[in-house]
Amino acid sequence: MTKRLAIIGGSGLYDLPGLTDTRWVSVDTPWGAPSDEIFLGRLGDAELAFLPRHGRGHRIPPSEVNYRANIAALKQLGATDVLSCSAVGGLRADLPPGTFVIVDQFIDRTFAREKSFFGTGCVAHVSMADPTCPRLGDHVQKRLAEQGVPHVRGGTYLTMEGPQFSTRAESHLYRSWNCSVIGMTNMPEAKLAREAELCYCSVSMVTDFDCWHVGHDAVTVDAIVKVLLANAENARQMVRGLAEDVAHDEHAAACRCRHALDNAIITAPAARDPEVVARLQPIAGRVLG
Ligand SMILES: CSC[C@H]1O[C@H](OP(=O)(O)O)[C@H](O)[C@@H]1O
Ligand SMILES: Nc1ncnc2[nH]cnc12
Repeated sequence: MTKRLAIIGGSGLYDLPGLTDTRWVSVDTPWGAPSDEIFLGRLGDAELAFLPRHGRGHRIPPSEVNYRANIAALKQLGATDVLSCSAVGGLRADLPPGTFVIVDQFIDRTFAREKSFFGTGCVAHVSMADPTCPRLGDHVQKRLAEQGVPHVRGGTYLTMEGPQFSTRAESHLYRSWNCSVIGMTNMPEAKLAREAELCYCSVSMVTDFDCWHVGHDAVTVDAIVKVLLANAENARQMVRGLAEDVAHDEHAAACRCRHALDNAIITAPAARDPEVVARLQPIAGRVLG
């Protein structure tokens, strides 16, 4: 199977220069339009797809990103692996701005977003016990180490609804829950990637200390953007190596992420709504037939 690495670029990461055979393609999905056109290209023999999560120019706030359309569009374009890049606030003293966290857990505090491709007419429950792909995480970790980017393997990403940053009481609460970083976008993105049987890895790039930290008592976009630019350059460089790794990874086909739907659909075949089943083809065609 051809392997295609998809990159979801967060705040500050709106393009991916240095590819060949490039084009922006418009993709429609049964869940509507993704955040923007998708940038396709190659690096050596590796195929890449890049989608700016908030659209070029950062037009779309976190609550209005069409996460279902974004994941469906990447899947429809043949993506097998998704690297999600995000700006986050650090909730621990040992995660200062500039640190990259390869997160492996999430707490979902969002409440105003569509969170599943499935629903009435075809119900599914996938496991989210291990929401990220350890194989993809290994590749990312290796590349960050080679680049000398300060990074941490493992951590919990608290997803808040936003768009306002957290209150100080909330920030302390999330610290008491042992969360590592805070952001507004990785949920439901990670849940939907799992439903779509995509390998998903989130690289969370710390831009600030959120408001719990003495001496950094107010988060501002201005301060975040300054750190974002350096983080984004490190991310771009990491992606270039990662694309090669993904293209040549012989263990990918055996990854558990790619079988997330094996025992997930509970609606009896005779009770399934044919229209819903037809709409689900790009996501669940492998198991729905
Ligand atoms: C620019 S600061 C707040 C903004 O940045 C993060 O977005 P992303 O995860 O797409 O990098 C955060 O979640 C907020 O949406
Ligand atoms: N402190 C913070 N809270 C939520 N999202 C963020 N993105 C970057 N910094 C953040």
